[in-house]
Amino acid sequence: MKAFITGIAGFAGSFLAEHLLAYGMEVSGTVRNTSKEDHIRHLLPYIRLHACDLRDKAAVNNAIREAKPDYIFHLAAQSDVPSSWQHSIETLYNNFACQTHLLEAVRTYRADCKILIAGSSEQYGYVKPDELPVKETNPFRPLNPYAISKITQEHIGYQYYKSYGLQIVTVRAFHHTGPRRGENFVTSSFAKQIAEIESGLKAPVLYVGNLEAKRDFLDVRDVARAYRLALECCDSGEAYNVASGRSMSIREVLGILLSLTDSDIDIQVEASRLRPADSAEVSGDYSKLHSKTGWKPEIAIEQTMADLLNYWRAKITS
Ligand SMILES: Nc1nc2c(ncn2[C@@H]2O[C@H](COP(=O)(O)OP(=O)(O)O[C@H]3O[C@H](CO)[C@@H](O)[C@H](O)[C@@H]3O)[C@@H](O)[C@H]2O)c(=O)[nH]1
Repeated sequence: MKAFITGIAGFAGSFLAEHLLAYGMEVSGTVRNTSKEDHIRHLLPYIRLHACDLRDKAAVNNAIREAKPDYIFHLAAQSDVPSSWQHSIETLYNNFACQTHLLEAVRTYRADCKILIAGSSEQYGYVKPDELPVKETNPFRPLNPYAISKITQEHIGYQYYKSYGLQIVTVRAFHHTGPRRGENFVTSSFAKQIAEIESGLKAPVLYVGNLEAKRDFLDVRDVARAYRLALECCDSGEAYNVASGRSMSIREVLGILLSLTDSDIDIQVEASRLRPADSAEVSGDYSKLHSKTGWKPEIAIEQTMADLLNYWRAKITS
């Protein structure tokens, strides 16, 4: 089987590439900038890269023609919520154009391949307490431009499924983290600050935003497995939550990270880390995915946080 990952050098893309290789697939994918391949440097002998900005229609056509994939995992996107407020039009344009170019290329050159679209729990946005854990049937009440772009991506997928019969599955992934996570996201921001404090690079003050928000945390390696199973076993035209079913506050996750260090650290709220709107609590019901694939999360949050902190410790001292 030939798998093709858009955004293969990204956080989730790199773990998905490892997972698919271990599963015996031939793996290729797109990178925008070939000099920024840190996350997949160790995989370079085993994968094929296509230098391709998905906003460039001709480049996407070439990549799909060359790769001839059986499976496509569409992960590349502008995925940062705070930037989506600052750059709302770019976020919508980027996530819309990249996916449309990809689906047009598939329709023209590879109509029988299966495509997974990476959606997000942010699509649910504001969730009422009696709706938790949310099912796929819950209404979308988006709270930021990124969420709107992900809803749009899901709708484009549905439209191509109905209009042209493309085999498209959408996953709505809940908050996932682990080693290689970008430092703009909450757990990585905290873990990096702790590693910097431990090594004396930073005063012992850890800056935070809204600690009361509750999120459904997953390990990226569990998510990679879910993506592969979803594409192999799930129904086209349908969307599936990838979630743990439980929520935990950001304060609790910070507590886990702090329990892993001997440093004495002060916590300070930094106004720039607060958002115009933030879902108070989100957790997802993953029974629809489980019934099709048998998937359930396996890696405990304590393990994920230990691996993430060790990742930053190694990166800072290297
Ligand atoms: N980034 C950040 N977030 C903080 C901080 N302190 C508290 N938070 C809170 O931590 C939560 C998670 O923020 P992020 O890690 O930035 O991620 P996100 O906005 O939930 O989005 C991520 O998860 C989505 C799926 O749930 C993804 O779709 C999205 O692309 C991204 O990976 C939010 O409620 C945010 O307000 C901080 O210092 N930094």
